[in-house]
Parts: sequence; structure tokens; C-alpha cells
Amino acid sequence: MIISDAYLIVTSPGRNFVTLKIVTESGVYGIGDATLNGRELAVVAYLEEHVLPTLIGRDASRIEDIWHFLYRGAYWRRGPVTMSAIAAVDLALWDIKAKAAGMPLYQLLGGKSRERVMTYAHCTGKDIDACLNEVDKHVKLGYRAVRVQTGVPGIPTTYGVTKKAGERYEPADSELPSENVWSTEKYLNHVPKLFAAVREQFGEDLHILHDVHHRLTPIEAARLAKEVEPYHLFWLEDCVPAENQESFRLIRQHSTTPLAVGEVFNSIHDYRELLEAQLIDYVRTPLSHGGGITHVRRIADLASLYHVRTGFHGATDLSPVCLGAAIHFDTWVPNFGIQEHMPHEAIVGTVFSYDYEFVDGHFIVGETPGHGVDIDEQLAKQYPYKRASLPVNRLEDGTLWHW
Ligand SMILES: O=C(O)[C@H](O)[C@@H](O)[C@H](O)[C@H](O)CO
Ligand SMILES: [Mg+2]
Repeated sequence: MIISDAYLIVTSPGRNFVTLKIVTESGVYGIGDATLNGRELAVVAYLEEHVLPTLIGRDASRIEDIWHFLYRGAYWRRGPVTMSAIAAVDLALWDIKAKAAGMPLYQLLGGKSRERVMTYAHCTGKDIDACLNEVDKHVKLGYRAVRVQTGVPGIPTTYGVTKKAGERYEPADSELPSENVWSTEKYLNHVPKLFAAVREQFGEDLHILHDVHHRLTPIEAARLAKEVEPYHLFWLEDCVPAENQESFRLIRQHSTTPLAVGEVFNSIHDYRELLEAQLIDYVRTPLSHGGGITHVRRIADLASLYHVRTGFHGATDLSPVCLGAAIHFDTWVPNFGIQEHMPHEAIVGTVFSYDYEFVDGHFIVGETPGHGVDIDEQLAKQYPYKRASLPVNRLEDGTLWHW
């Protein structure tokens, strides 16, 4: 199981993905996701210059030791670039170990805790009626959980809302950052009406989720979380920027609305205070940004002590490799909550192959040894990297705000 080669495949079938392939002397190889949206080439440089040369000749079966070599050995710890790079290596090594054992990854992790993995779909619309139409479509497709986002009257564009009805939402929407306008006042007056309308039309059983995308102050978030209590949200996501973990204490004091956080976290240390003080309900760090399976399972274990469940980030910038591995993790992890599902464009499914199934709003894990995802390297070459950036956000007076 000696590593003989390790290289990156950068491809853009509709959007950018960075994929790591680690090959062993026996010919068994593993695939990892190294995509960090809008910062793809930073991870490429980190891996190519500082990580991949150190892997050659190492024993691929020593996942734990390689993880600590890359984490402690870097001296400069944590951060999204470092942790995405480590994650890519870790996912590829778990893929190799599971293939060598002849087992689907979930078996190595400890076997099935459930038969299927509940997902939530994105439903967006320029106004409430357009969003309700999307919810209707997704309920008919079998989804039991929907994330609802709408345009806000008086603001030209809003996070998470597609420009044309039915189009897929792509966060990295232009070569250089586009500029959006934001008004907290207008948003806060509008968004509770959306949840009321969804409950009114679809009843009590549908799970409703919503992403605030880091835009509120703690007291504004507390107001929103308290006001929407009657609509029984599954979760309210990222209602404040989470660098200051104390913020969540204020929100918690005012409301019983469940809180999700962590798509921009990459380490267990980002969560410690939030978990120990029981300030959140769901952890969202995807495997590919949080140091891979080796580290994210530690986050999940710590979370489980506080009755906190997983709800991994699964937007289109997480590649099919990350999603494929996540479905194994979700099938195993005892404290699973939900998995985000934002389907990729069909073209992505020509470059990547996978063996999971989607039935009635749930994923069903495949039985192929490893995580079951592979890449067609020849086809990938036909789609060269294209620079793409996430937008920025300004208040109506021009102040740069959180996007
Ligand atoms: O909850 C989500 O799915 C996210 O907030 C995404 O929409 C992110 O903005 C995007 O993944 C950034 O790269
Ligand atoms: Mg989010």
C-alpha cells in the first residue's frame, strides 16, 4: 500500500472542481475532493507544492499518522485552505483503505445506522408565490425537507435566489466578485411571511429550513428566531457571522428555533464553545473542508455529547466526490440529522461517476468498495479551469457587509 503517485485534476464542467488522485504501487487508487469555491487554485498550490511530494513512498494505510503529519507537521494550523488540502488526502486514503478491504466505506466506519439519508432541496423564487411553486415541485419529487429563500421587496438581488425561475442557483456567479445590495430591515419584515405561507399551503409535516447567510447582528437574529417559532423550522442557518461564538448565547436566550452553523468552519476548535454551551443544534462542516473523515468524525462525536446532529453542507461547489463520501458518513454516523442536496448539472455526471441512488427525497448508499465515486480524467481535460468568484454584499448606503 505504498503511495507511488499523487496528482490533481482541475476541471470545470459548468463549474470548477479540484480532485486529488492518490495511486499506490499495487494499482489501487483513491479519489479526494479539494474544491474550495472561489479559492480553488490556492488549494492546488498548497497541495502541489507542500503536500503531494511528501506523500510519495508513504504507507497509504496509515491514515491517522498521515493526517497528523499534515496537520501538526505544517506548523501553520487550521484555515480553509490547509484543511481542504488535508481533507482531499484523507478522503482519497479512506477510499483506498475501503477498496483494499473490499468494502463500501460505510462498513469501515462501523456499518449502517440507517437505511436511507434524508436530504433537503433548495426552493427559491423571486417572490413568495414563485417560491411556493418550487416547494410544490420538490414535494412532488418526494422531498420531505425544503430550504426556502425568496427575493426581498425593495432589494434587487438576494442571496440564494436564482435570477430566472427554475434555473439552478450558482453562488460563484462571475469572474470577479459581483456586488449585491442588502437591507436587514427589509429582510426582517419580509421573511416570516414566507414561512407562514409555506406552512399554510403545505401543512405541518414538511420540514422547512432557511439560510440567513451570516447577515444579522445577534439581537436581530434573536428577533427573527423568536418571531418564526410558530412555524417550527427544522433549522435557521448561519444567522450571524460565527467568529464570535458568544453571539449564539444571545440568540439562544430568546428562542427555541433550532440553529445550524458551520459551513465555513474547518476545525473542531471552531465548534467547541458552541457545543459545550449547547448553543447550536446542527453542525455543517462538509468532509472536504474540515480535514476529511478523520477530523469530521471527531466533530460529530463531540456534537453527539450535546445532542447535536449533522447537517452537512452540500451546495454544488462540493463535488460529487465529497457528496459520495458524505452519503457513506451519513449512513453510518449515529447522530445524523439531514444532508443538503443541490443537484449538479447533468454534465457533471459525465465527468464523475457514482453509485448512490436518490429515492423519494433520500439518498441510498451504494455497495461499491470505497466511496464509490470516480472521475473520467480524459473527459475532465475538455473542461479547463475558469476563474469564478463569490459575490460581495453592500448595505444600501454602500457599506461593505457580510455576504
Ligand atoms: O447553505 C448553503 O448551501 C451555502 O450557504 C451555499 O449557498 C454557499 O453560499 C456556497 O456553497 C458558498 O460556496
Ligand atoms: Mg449556507
